[in-house]
Amino acid sequence: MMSVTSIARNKVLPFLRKSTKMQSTASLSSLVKLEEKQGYAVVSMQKTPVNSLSLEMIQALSQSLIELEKNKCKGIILTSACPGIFSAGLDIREMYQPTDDRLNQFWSSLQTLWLQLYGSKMATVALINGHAPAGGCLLAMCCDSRIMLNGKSKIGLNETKLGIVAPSWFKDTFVNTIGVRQSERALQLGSLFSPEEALKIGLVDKLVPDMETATAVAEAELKEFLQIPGMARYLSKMKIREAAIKDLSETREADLNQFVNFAKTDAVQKGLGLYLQSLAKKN
Ligand SMILES: CC/C=C\CC/C=C/CC(=O)SCCNC(=O)CCNC(=O)[C@H](O)C(C)(C)COP(=O)(O)OP(=O)(O)OC[C@H]1O[C@@H](n2cnc3c(N)ncnc32)[C@H](O)[C@@H]1OP(=O)(O)O
Repeated sequence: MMSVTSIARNKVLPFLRKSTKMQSTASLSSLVKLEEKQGYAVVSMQKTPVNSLSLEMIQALSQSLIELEKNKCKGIILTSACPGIFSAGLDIREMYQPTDDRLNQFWSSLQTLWLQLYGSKMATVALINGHAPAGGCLLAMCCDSRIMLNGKSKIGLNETKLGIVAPSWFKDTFVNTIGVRQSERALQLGSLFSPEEALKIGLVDKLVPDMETATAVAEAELKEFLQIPGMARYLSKMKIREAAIKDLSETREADLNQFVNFAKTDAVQKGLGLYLQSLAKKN
C-alpha cells in the first residue's frame, strides 16, 4: 500500500477525525507530517536529508492533499522539517538508470501532485525555510504565496545546469509567477536566486529573518487569504492557472512519453550520472 503521512498524534486534526480508519489502513509513513493549527494545517516534508521528491515522497504529498481536502481543510502552510532545505527537487536517482515501470509511475505521480496543488481549493502558503531548486521551487510556486527565510539558500529552476529541460507545465508555472521575460532568461541560464533576488523578481512574496518570524508571517499570510470568501478566491486563482492546468490535463500521456523518452537518452543519463557523482564528491 502507498505511503501516506504521519499525523501528530497528540493533536488529531478535527478535519481528519473522520478519516482515522483510512489513515490506519493506509500504512502511514514518516515522509510528511501534518499538524493542526487554528483552522488550517501545517504540512511538513521530512524526508531527510534534503526532501528529494522520490516516488514515495510525491505520493505521500499527494495523499496528504487528498485527505486534507476531503476533510474540509481550508488552508495549508507547506514547509520542511529538514534544516536548511525546503526541497532539493526531484530525486535524481529516480531518473538515473530507472526501470520503465518506476519511471512512468514517478512522472505520472508528479503530474498528479502538480495538478492537485496548483489547482487546490485550499489557500496555500509555502514557507520556504531553505534551498528550493527545481522541483522544490515548483512546489513552492504551486502555492498562493511564498515566504522565504532570508540567508544563504537558493531558489529557482536550475534544470539546464543538469543538462535537462523543465517541461512546459514547470515553465507555465514559472511564467505565471515571474512573467515571460524573467522566465525566459532564468530557464535558459538555470538561475538559482538568493532570497533577496527572488523577492526582487517576484519569485517569493516576503522575506523573514528567522524561523520564529517566519512562522508568524506565514500564519498571518494564510489568514489573509482565508478571510476572502473561498469560492471567489479559488475562482480568481483559476483565472490565472486554468489554462496551464487544462493543458497538462489534456496532454498527460504525451507529456509522460516525452519525459520518459528524454530521460532515457544517453546524453541525459550521462549528465545525471555525473551530477550525482558531483553531489557525492562534495561530501
Ligand atoms: C530527465 C529529466 C528530464 C526532465 C525533468 C525536468 C525536471 C527536473 C526537476 C528537478 O527537480 S531535477 C533535480 C534538481 N535538483 C538539484 O539540482 C539539487 C541538487 N542538490 C543540491 O544542490 C544540494 O544537495 C542542496 C543545495 C539541495 C543541499 O546541499 P547540502 O545540504 O550540502 O546537501 P548535499 O548536497 O550534501 O546532499 C545530501 C545528500 O542528498 C543527496 N541529494 C541532494 N539532492 C538530491 C536530489 N535532487 N536527488 C537525489 N539525491 C539528492 C546528495 O547526493 C547527498 O547524498 P549522500 O548520499 O552523498 O549523502
